[in-house]
Amino acid sequence: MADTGIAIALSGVGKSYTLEQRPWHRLWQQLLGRPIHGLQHHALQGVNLELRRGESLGIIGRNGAGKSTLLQLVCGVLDPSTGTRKVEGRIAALLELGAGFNPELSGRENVRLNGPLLGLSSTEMERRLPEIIEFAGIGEFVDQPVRSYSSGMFVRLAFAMATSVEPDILVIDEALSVGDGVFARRSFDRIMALKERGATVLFCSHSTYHIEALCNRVLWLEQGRVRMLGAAAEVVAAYNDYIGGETHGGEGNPLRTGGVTPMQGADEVVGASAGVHPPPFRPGEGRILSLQARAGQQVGRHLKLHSGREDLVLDVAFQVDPALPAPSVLMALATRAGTLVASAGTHNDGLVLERDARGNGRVSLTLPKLPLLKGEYVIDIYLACERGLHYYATAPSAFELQMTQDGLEQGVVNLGHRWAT
Ligand SMILES: Nc1ncnc2c1ncn2[C@@H]1O[C@H](COP(=O)(O)OP(=O)(O)OP(=O)(O)O)[C@@H](O)[C@H]1O
Repeated sequence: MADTGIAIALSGVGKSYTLEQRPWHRLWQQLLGRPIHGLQHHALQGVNLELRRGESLGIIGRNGAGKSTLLQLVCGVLDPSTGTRKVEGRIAALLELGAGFNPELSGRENVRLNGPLLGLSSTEMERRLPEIIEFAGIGEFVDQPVRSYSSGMFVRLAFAMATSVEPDILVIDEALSVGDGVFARRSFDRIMALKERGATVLFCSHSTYHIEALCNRVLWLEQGRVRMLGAAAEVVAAYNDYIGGETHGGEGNPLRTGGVTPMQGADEVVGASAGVHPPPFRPGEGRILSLQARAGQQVGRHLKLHSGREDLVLDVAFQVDPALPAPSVLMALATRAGTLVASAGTHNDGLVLERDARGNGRVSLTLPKLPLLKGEYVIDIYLACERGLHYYATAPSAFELQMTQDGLEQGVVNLGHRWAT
């Protein structure tokens, strides 16, 4: 094929499944007085897409919209029912890591067996094996049956293998890192390095924050069809509007919920109460040590404030592995119902957080004369990497605010304003 610079081309691609007969189908058939054939479920319909080499495409949509189906079609795990698919180059698929492993075989044997699936000859696979084993960091276990692996070891080996191929195309379903502690950070770094080296990226996530940070274009799927395809900021804004209008507290909230996967950090505040000794600290980790909010005479995590009157100060103490680059701290403020009102991040504001030799640091965020209107609000705090993408620790609803006001203004914020006649 002539070099067109196109990495992925989908034309009229669809995927449908024949549904099983259900009891209500029999009832339906009785009512109709004839059998019903070929009940089809269209997971994906009429998708047209061209992705150039080095482009990053984000895929968003509600549960069941067809995102995973699209990724699987690109990776060749599924074949389209209609349309054509052209994919140029080697793919690293970070989908169901290790799904094809045979539990009775050793890690080494499993990796060898996967060579052809990764497009590697046996000699090439043999050459890469030491690096894969080294990256996975599973030591002697590599010669044990994988059924004896912890889930962490399993995912580490599968990730090391999937990303060992210097892929032209990287397909990521939700998680930007896998495993925990030091491996989570290493896997995140590897994903970023592959992207920076020019891999074409297909990234599906419920976190529109991550999608917007990483992708230049975004595809929005709705009930298996393309609802919108365009510049990331534009599609994300339209999607958030749409989601915000019909649900609360879920996918539409860029930093909240969607951005946090169970793999991305502990969600409790370590040592937040007096007398609690933090557990031992492992390399590659970061944690939130304490959280405190202040406003006027009040100190704590639950404050009652009057709109526009007090400055709200949030204090965050953290600890990160001193070997890591300076972390970032992010906050997301939402209504109790889950609608995001505002967010801020030290990385975004160009602030480099200082840490002492043990990796301890603190930061305070001041929200002057907090102009929120009456109602209840929650603030989430995140301790993240220097790019604000990989979360070391999360503190959902770290702070709760109850706002009161004098006037009759409606909404969530009292916008500074001036009338003139
Ligand atoms: N093997 C299958 N047989 C029948 N229907 C399927 C099959 N796999 C997926 N589907 C259906 O196809 C639709 C799209 O599924 P898909 O997993 O691609 O959605 P998604 O956008 O990735 O959802 P989520 O965000 O929940 O992961 C869903 O309605 C799902 O139930």
